Amino acid sequence: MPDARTQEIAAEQQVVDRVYARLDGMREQAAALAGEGHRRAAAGPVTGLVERDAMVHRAAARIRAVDAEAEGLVFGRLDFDDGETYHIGRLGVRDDRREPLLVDWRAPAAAPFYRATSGQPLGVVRRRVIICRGQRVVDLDDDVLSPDDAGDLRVLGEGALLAALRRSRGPHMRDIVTTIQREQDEAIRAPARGVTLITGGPGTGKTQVALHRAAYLLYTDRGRFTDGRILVVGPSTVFTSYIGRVLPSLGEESVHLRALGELVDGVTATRRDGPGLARTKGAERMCEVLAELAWQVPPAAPGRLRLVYAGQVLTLDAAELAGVRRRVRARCATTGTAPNAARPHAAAVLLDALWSKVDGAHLDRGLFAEDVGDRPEFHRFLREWWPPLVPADVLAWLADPARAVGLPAAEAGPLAASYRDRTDWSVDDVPLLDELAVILGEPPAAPKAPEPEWRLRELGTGARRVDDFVLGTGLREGWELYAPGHPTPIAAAGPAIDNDAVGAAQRWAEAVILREGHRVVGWTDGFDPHGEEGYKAVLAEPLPVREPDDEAPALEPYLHVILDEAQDLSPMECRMIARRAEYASMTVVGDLGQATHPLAADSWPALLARLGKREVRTLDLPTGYRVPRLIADYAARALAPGIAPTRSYRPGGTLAVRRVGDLREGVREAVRQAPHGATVAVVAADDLAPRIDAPGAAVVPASLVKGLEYDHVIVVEPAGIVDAEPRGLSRLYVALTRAVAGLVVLHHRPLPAALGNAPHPRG
Ligand SMILES: Nc1ncnc2c1ncn2[C@@H]1O[C@H](COP(=O)(O)OP(=O)(O)OP(=O)(O)O)[C@@H](O)[C@H]1O
Repeated sequence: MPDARTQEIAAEQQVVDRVYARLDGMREQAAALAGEGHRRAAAGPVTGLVERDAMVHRAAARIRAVDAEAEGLVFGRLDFDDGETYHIGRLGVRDDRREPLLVDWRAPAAAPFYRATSGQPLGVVRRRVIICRGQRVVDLDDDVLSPDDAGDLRVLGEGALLAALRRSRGPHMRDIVTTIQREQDEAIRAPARGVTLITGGPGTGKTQVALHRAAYLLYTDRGRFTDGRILVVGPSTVFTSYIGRVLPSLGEESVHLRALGELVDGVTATRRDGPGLARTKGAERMCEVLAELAWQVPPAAPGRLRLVYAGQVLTLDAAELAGVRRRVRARCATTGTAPNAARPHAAAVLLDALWSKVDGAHLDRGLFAEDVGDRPEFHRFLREWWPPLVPADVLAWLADPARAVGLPAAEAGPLAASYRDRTDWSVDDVPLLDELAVILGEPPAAPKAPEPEWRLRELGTGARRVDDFVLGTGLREGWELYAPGHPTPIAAAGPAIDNDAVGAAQRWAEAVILREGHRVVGWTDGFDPHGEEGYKAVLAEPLPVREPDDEAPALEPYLHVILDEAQDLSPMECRMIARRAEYASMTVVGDLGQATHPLAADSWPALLARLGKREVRTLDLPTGYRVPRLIADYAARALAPGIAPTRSYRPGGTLAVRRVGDLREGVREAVRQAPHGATVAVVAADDLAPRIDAPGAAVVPASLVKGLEYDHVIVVEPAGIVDAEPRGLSRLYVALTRAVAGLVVLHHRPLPAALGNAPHPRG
């Protein structure tokens, strides 16, 4: 006779089996219907059809691929006091009678899973976490919520949370959809509009919240946010590749995830400059330096212009050409013309200057301009003297310190040295390249090659036109998959239906249709906002497939920008992001205690002002889930004054502080002693890291460790990390808060005073 627990697991297994069977059925049905739809569409008039469950089918296919070996689609169950029960998963699924089989975790109906407590049960009597390996239920974890409980729950789903925290760490961050905590859920589900600021110490789940929030926003307003209209920015490419699997595992792939060093197309910068250069390159003053630079004489420009006209030799020497250049710039300043659009002005002012050299009242100014202005040698000169400028070339001119106009010599020298013998850009250069792109303006486009005749013929036949599709099904069911139990925007508006409700409904319908690979082209044919179904037939066409030789489409602006590790952004980095967030609402995520950039803002309002935004709502995450208490308490010794240490939930952990004679030997020994199978990182000051050889461990320079985590962390020579930069102690704090299980501090020099002040464990 199986025990009660085994029976419960078996019952949940049946539910899980039903979900997967339904998905398989839907997939087959969708494939068949899609084939039929194409046949019908190809055969004649507007009679194609679109399978309404295709969106679920596609999401499920992706999720199954990602999660084949990990936790499955179904992970929760809520039992309510009125006897109702439902299951919660990574996406919504209905059975063939359209009854909900699985509620999407982002649906309003799923919120009690992350919110209900004994104090505020929200009608829930039991919350169950279902722990699966692939399609197999392996364990259950129940919270029974009783209003009679004197105390409230400290965390939600404690058993499942502890199991998640104990689980071994892979090379990539995993989602936390099964164990999101209440305050994290509030931050994830905060409204999209305005600016949401999410703060919290190391390991409080800020990055996780940021990523789950992106998935949530897509769910709530897919019509607006789909197709890369959400941008998530992280500090480094190591970081973005570490977190890169989380959104796909939540079924979302359309979010743009970029490191700061990747925000400018064509550049992937991974290296950071030292603090002195970072201060120079990050300061807003660079805007003026670059604005001056953009109008300077290109290094390869000819030094003089010589022409013969009417038997006279006309010459403009370097000083005269410089005067011409100044006049062109002044003329452009009045019209707001960028250097790359200024060549016609340059030609006109050059002709003026040449004319002033002509000797002879009998000659005609107009004829002179026509003749000289048309000459190939004049055009050649102009092309070399006023060439199209690209940001990368112009920034490299700063290798000559004399070109950094307005910068003190003490800064211009090191700046110039950083561009000499340069083989790659640093992350700190990227905002400068971006700023220059704005200052220089687009280079004039090369004239487009004429369409070859064969292609014109082909286009003329209409062979490439796609037939219109009519969407044959109502969308109300689609809405319910996303927001089960909640009325459609039209139903919610009732008789008071207005343009807002119609707009919301249309956006929703567009989102559903888009998921099906179609784009709405008109609402006139059967769109009936008052109708029983909300919508009837909607005219839609398949999304165009881009031809390889099509021009790249114009970039759409981002509508929501999520900034992780925002505390560290320099003024120039903020300008780069503000340009991308001009039309966007924002989620700003960070921890002032981890601010290490020499120009980091000293408060959140100051940072938001740099971004040109004002804070709307702040949510603080108080509990740490990464760093065990023992390590967190030790790390807090390096925390900047005035910042409260994080309360850590994670139990266990080991800490050892060792003085060693030979650091490199000490590191090898510490790596050998690390637990078998653990991920191990050795963190050292940037100048020391390249000299450390640690087989079996990742050696990470302190400047790149932000946002990352490892089971076992060996911090080498803390005094070296502290001495390397003005905010070295905060850098050390970041390094000390990366460990999930064990921290070893190795030092040869005396420890920094902050660490040494109190007794600490030796090992
Ligand atoms: N609710 C949760 N359930 C399970 N694990 C969690 C939860 N919240 C956070 N974690 C885990 O805690 C660790 C830290 O999370 P995360 O990296 O998001 O924190 P952070 O606040 O961004 O840290 P830092 O500021 O140091 O970069 C991760 O391993 C994450 O998976």
